[in-house]
Amino acid sequence: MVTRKHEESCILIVGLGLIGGSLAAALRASGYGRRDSDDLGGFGPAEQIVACDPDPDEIRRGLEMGLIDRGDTRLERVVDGASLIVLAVPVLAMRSVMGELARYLGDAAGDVVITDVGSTKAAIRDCALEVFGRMPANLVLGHPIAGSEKSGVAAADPELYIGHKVILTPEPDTDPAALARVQAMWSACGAEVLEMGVERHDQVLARTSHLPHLLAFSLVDTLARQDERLEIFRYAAGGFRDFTRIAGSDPVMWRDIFTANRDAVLASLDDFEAGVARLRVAVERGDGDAMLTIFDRASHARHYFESLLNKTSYQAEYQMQQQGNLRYRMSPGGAVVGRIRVPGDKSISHRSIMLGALAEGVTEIKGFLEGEDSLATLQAFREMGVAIEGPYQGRVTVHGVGLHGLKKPSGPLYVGNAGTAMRLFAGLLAGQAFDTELTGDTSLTKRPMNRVADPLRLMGAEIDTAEGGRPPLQLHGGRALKGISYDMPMASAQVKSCLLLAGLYAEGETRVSEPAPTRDHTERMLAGFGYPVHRDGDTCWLSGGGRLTAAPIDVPSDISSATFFLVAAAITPGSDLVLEHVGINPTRIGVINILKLMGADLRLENEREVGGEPVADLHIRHAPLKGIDIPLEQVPLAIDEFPALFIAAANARGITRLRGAEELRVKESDRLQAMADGLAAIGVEHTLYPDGIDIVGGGSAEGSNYGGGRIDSLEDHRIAMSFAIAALRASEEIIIDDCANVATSFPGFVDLARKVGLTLTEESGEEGA
Ligand SMILES: O=C(O)C1=C[C@@H](OP(=O)(O)O)[C@@H](O)[C@H](O)C1
Ligand SMILES: C=C(OP(=O)(O)O)C(=O)O
Repeated sequence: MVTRKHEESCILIVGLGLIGGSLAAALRASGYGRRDSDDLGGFGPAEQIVACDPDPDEIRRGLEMGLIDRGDTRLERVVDGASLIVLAVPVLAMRSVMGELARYLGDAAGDVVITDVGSTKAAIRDCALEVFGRMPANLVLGHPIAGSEKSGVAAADPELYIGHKVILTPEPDTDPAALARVQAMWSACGAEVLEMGVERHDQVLARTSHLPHLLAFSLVDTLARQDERLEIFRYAAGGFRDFTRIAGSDPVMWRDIFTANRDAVLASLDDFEAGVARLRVAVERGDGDAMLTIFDRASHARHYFESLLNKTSYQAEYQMQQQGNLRYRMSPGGAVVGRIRVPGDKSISHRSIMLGALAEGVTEIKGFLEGEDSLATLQAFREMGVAIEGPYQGRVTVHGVGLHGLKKPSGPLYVGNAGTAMRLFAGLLAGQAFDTELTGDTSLTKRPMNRVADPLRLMGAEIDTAEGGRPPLQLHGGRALKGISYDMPMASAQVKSCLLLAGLYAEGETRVSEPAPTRDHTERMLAGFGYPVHRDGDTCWLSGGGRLTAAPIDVPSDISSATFFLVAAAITPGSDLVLEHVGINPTRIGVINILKLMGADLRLENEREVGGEPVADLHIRHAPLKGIDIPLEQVPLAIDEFPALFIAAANARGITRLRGAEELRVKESDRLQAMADGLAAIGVEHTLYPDGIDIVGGGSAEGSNYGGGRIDSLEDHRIAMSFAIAALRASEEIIIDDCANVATSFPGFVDLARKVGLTLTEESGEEGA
């Protein structure tokens, strides 16, 4: 049940149809005015829900259903004593109802709060202006985005608003107390309450609700006319049913909506007709490529939309829907033998789409990581009007629009779990002509963004963050950026890349100095796209105003993903594994250096360069590991690899000490804490420090080095995969909760793990230890 937070003494609902009736039902369900509600604080009859409807049958039904305490067909008989009046009448009836209200309320009008539920707002505001001569401060226009093709109070549903959005469109003169009371009423019904301007509301609704209804009505009508006996509907299956369900909606209500929101509907219909015309040409000409581009974009957009609706990350949505808490159950022991190729590098994949989109010409990408993080980046560019084909088995074609060719997205850009996407986008979007909003999932919403917002502001960008510099980020477009010289307080490739991307749009030079070397994929790829980037010691810089020219990109396998298998082989007796085509960019090979210092038998074979990035096959066999003090300069070069390296340390002889790694605390989880908790769960001795950890290795070359246990991955992909490989040397099962986010960076992890010899089952649901 939803908690009540409002204190209305009497809520009058004018218009007891589906929407008004469901509001009454939802209020009742929250305990409002229920006669049996002593246990809910004894509200009882002192609170009332009253209704007015021209149809006496609806009033009778409302009373019978226990939704209302009183009702009448005449407003004048029920208006007295109402503290909040909800106008739930058809849009075109609004003027006369408001007129009656103005007459009956008289001087009392000021104490009463009035709101409505109409699907269009400008027309209703016009009615109010006409009737009251101004927008009364106590009138708060609103629109619950919920409904059903059913109508009438009989269809009232107490859950209709739960989890749905209610948009309120307050005016500058709206009384904040009235606004708060309307908000409180909807919150009590379980709705998520948002605010928006009237015009924006009408445009958005024209596209997302009115146009689809118009199309559904029109399609069904067209088919029905062609087939007078409606014979055709006997053969209509799922597609028809899904597309046309809403054509069963209330005709009068929809006539009113199209009349009231005429201009916005016509504008959205124009866009739609242009889109259909394009598709028609493609079909006419048998242009398969054009059809694919359109369908592909639409299919991805639909998929992405689903993830927004479900508030899940881009791909995990399917897994979550089907599986709930995805859990890995790892059997102890196993082997690590074979030859595998892990998916493409995440950092390079993000950048390949970004620079491909901003380039002039067509960029062909091979080896693109089809993980949620990089797919979120890809989708964001589609939302900004960039045509992108694929991915098909790692192949993506980006039709670049040039540095100034992006279009304003129609809503916030959602980048899921991806810190890299949000921070790089912040730089790239700060210099655009349009405003944007960047949002992410729960994990990303906790991560610090002032590290990019502060220097971008120095460049002249205007950025708002949520409290404490957290997402969402609002980027105000149309600001002239100027180059700066920036000494980064932390070694972060994301901050560096963000500033270089902003620098493309800035006047003069943008220089970034780093306290320690960090991954340089942005610099390399910019150079590969013909954009001069300079470096001297710890400083790199570029000048704004140039252009990017499309170039092919071959994404190597991700060394961060390879790391789980490197460590798996390093700790498991008898292992012999080759990881093919792994990126060995010098700014990424901390893990190789550290494992070698620990005594790993690791060789680089077949070293070569592919599209500006060095790659090699990594050949690793088991060898006893020893604890080491991790050299400070290796820390930024292995920053994402530490969770897995901690598992290597847990199997080494002696103590491994890490310091200078406070950045681990601001990743997808606080990785120092998450790993320490997990190590504790399986019985590995360790001491946690603000910027690092000491891990006491088990040290035995054979058998187990620790026990089993249950691990909370905190939905952090790298924590989940690290404890998965830990099972190779555990004495008992390791169960890892919340593993769906492994798909952010390493789709196919489970199959590869099984292929080389780990034993794991995937489970779902809430229980199961
Ligand atoms: O630039 C990049 O692609 C990344 C930089 C690193 O983050 P920081 O810049 O925050 O160190 C790393 O942890 C992240 O996975 C990817
Ligand atoms: C930190 C990571 O990624 P991001 O910052 O892009 O979320 C990671 O993949 O380990």
